[in-house]
Amino acid sequence: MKINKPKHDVNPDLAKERLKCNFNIEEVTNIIDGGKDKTVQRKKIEDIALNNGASLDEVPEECLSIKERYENAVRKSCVYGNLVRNEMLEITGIENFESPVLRRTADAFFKDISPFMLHLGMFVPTLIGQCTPEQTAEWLPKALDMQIIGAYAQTELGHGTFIRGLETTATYNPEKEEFVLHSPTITSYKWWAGGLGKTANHCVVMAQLYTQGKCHGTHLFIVKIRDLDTHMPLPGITVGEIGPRMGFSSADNGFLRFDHFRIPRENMLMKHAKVEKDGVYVKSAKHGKLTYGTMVFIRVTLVSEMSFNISKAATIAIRYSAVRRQTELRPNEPEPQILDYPTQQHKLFICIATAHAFQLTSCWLWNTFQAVLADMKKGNVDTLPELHALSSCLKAVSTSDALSHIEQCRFACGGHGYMLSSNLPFIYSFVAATRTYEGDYTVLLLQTARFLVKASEQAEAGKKLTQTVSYLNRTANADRLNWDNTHEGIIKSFQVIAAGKIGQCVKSIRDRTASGMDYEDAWLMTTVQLVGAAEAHCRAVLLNTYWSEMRKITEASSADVKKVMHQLAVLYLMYWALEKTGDLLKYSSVSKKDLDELQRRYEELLAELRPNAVGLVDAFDLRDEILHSSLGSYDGRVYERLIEEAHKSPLNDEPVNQSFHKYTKPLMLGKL
Ligand SMILES: CCC/C=C/C(=O)SCCNC(=O)CCNC(=O)[C@H](O)C(C)(C)COP(=O)([O-])OP(=O)([O-])OC[C@H]1O[C@@H](n2cnc3c(N)ncnc32)[C@H](O)[C@@H]1OP(=O)([O-])[O-]
Ligand SMILES: Cc1cc2nc3c(=O)[nH]c(=O)nc-3n(C[C@H](O)[C@H](O)[C@H](O)COP(=O)(O)OP(=O)(O)OC[C@H]3O[C@@H](n4cnc5c(N)ncnc54)[C@H](O)[C@@H]3O)c2cc1C
Repeated sequence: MKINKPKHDVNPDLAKERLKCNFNIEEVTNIIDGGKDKTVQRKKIEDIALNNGASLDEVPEECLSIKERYENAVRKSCVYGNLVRNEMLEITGIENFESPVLRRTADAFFKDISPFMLHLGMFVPTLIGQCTPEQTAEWLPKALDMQIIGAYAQTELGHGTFIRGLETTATYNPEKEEFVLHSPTITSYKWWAGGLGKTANHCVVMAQLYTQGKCHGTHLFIVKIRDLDTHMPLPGITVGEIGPRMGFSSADNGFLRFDHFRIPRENMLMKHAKVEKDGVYVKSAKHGKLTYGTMVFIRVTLVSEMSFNISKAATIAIRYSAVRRQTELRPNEPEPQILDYPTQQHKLFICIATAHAFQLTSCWLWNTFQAVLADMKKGNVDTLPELHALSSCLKAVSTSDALSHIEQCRFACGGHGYMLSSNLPFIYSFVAATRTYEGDYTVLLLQTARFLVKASEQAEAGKKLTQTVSYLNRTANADRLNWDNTHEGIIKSFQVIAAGKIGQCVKSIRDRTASGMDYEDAWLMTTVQLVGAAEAHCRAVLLNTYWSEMRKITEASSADVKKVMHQLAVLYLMYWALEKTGDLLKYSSVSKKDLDELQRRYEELLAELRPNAVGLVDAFDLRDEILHSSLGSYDGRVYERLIEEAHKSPLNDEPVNQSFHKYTKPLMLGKL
């Protein structure tokens, strides 16, 4: 397999690690990509994107001023967008404009984020999911060809979570056959939309629809906000950037205010509901929440995105840990590589396993999503609630886990992990936002909890449940599970924990309503438990899916690959069993002896995986251009790169900074 060709000699410790690897790396790469042909396709696309040097920055992004950083990001976005439009989509097929491969190559261009990200990321998917065929024909080709650049403006200053509380109004005027968009209050300013501040000339807007004097709730509209030639905001539009953030520094997240701004009737996205010329409102959707479709789509794709981000952080931290030596174990012996410390392995090997767990789960979730879309095309929306529950909890837990694992990777790199040149702080701040956007962690788990409480009540009534909650049929009335120290036993125990927690929530709500509370208050009082129950359900789904998909996908693999993939999945099961010891003690008959045995086995497994650690991250096959890391490059020239990066700091441009003469010297001389 053609991998990164190092320009320099590889660090000897890292070179030795590669010799220790006892499985076929290329085979694992193929598994991660979803097949050999997919690996070939990915490499071809990466070559197009990365081999012409267009992604390179003369000055590191982080050393630029806010304006320069944005302008540089737009420059690269245009080069990149042009490559996507003219060359890469030819390979993936235009229908795969959201392919993770394209997303992956984009990372070589931006340490932070492209201001165009939301154009293909949310604007285009909204057009695809919410337009009538006529509207699709009008807008989609222009958007895909980048003749128009769009953003997704839903969140307002006052409301992000509670969509029904959005205040922007779209009032229909039948005489002019127009909607009038208006922001009636300060809290109704649109706020946060990526690319909206300076880049986009169009956006999709969510607003409360009024026609014939009645409000019909939130609907989506496509709105041109800037002149296509001058890029000036149109009269009635106030638009700008919201100011510096923890991350997303080059994405010009924006604000937008409408002052009685008029758009044609045809600009309401009318796939699921429409307003006739005379103002009559007609709803065609069989489900009330289909306008939330883009969010479901993004939540589904975020699980794979989290896998990608953990794999980047793990690659950096593990390569660095193979190069870094610290602390004498015994007098006069060489300092060990920090990767030899079991505590370091405990921090890092779970990251490799989690990247695989999320990758396999994301493929399974994607297939579930496609099946639900196919059902909906036939007019059947029965499978949507389960998809919503599943995508909500998987989005919440995968982003939250990714964040804490990436933080562990940074800890694992000590002081150097704090350097922006390691790239870990960029990865961390990007992933930190994912826990909030597209639905906050707690809020989404509570959505899943709603579904679980209903499912539990149905199981109680003897109804057969759908696949992901079918364990409630088996375990609803189960007392404590007899602990079974097998892999399947661990998965089953997580299902019993989930069933037990859901059952306890139902009981708490019932007890509270029986004592006179109304249902809403009883639900509210139980929300801490409900979040815990939904998380437990999600863990059960993740463990079960990872285990069964791993076994399926490695059926035809070589013995060594099968073994190492199996070890990673077992590590994942054991890690979570040990993390959730309290729950296991509460809901199963597990004994102290069983848990001690599990701990011992976990520690042995870390040692068994140790020789393959570098091989396993090499199998993620992340090119240096994508990793952007002084600590994680393929050649392991960590110290040389740290020094090279330090020299790029603008503070090193001259030997003495002018502030010395202006301030410090007068202070020293008592002349200030
Ligand atoms: C790069 C960065 C990009 C970032 C972009 C962004 O962040 S963009 C901004 C991203 N912003 C966000 O992500 C905002 C997050 N907030 C939300 O998504 C919603 O406000 C909400 C879901 C929290 C509540 O919504 P609500 O008050 O309208 O609903 P409710 O709680 O009253 O439940 C009523 C029923 O509806 C059901 N149902 C709900 N959603 C869906 C769905 N999608 N599908 C199917 N069903 C759904 C629910 O299960 C329940 O069913 P039941 O039990 O009656 O059978
Ligand atoms: C980097 C970034 C990019 C974004 N991009 C976009 C974009 O392109 N387009 C767009 O429209 N939006 C975007 N957003 C907005 C994002 O979707 C919202 O910030 C997100 O949905 C959370 O909503 P909120 O900010 O109103 O948080 P809030 O809902 O105010 O949350 C604050 C706290 O209250 C808690 N809380 C809220 N409601 C409940 C409840 N019912 N029960 C229990 N606890 C609750 C939450 O758990 C949280 O701890 C972006 C946000 C970020 C950070």
